[in-house]
Amino acid sequence: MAYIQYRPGRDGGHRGTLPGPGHGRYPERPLEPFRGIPVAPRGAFWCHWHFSTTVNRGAGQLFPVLLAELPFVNSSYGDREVVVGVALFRDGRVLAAHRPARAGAAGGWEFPGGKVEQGESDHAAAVREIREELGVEVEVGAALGADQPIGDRFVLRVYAGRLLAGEPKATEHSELRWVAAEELEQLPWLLPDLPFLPRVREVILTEI
Ligand SMILES: Nc1nc2c([nH]c(=O)n2[C@H]2C[C@H](O)[C@@H](COP(=O)(O)OP(=O)(O)OP(=O)(O)O)O2)c(=O)[nH]1
Repeated sequence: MAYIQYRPGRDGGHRGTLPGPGHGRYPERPLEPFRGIPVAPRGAFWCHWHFSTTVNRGAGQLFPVLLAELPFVNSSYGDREVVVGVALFRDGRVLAAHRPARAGAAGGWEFPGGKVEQGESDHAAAVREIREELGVEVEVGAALGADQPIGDRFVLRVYAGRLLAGEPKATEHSELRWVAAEELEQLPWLLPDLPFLPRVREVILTEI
């Protein structure tokens, strides 16, 4: 049985996702049926196969994973602030950035990005943060999985992206590394990033 989860997107479009095994569970919020396809029962598994009923604006040049311009994001952490990370793909690799340990915060590998400001869209925040942190222009596409909690105030949302202009330089990170699929899971990532790695690996292997 195929289920679809469907609700209005932040930009006025509508987002949906079809379920698949092993990626998460539907949140505890009311869901609406979409074009006759039944709504998933609460607790049903979902996967991150995205589609968008809105017209892609500017994302049409991207590889298939990025075609959903502002995808539905499955989150049961609606009251939390969002940190966006961008998985930048190039030539069969993804860009990982090393966050140095600071007082009270562990260091580790992460996807460059940062906090979404009030009134800002995820995509705008992602583009701004990448410009600030890496000095490059990027195109941002689909989310690569469900939101992951960071402590008790934030969630991490990771989007696929690709470089449009410039070569990334570390201004806030201690190191940048273009990582191949086989190296991906060997790096000591920040814990909230780990659930995104299987999808990142899949994109590297199948969609670039
Ligand atoms: N950017 C980013 N942050 C992550 C990832 N994984 C993860 O746990 N985090 C955590 C680390 C930080 O506690 C928090 C992001 O904060 P940040 O310091 O990058 O945000 P920001 O650039 O807006 O910084 P600030 O102005 O608030 O200091 O999210 C990730 O993949 N990317």
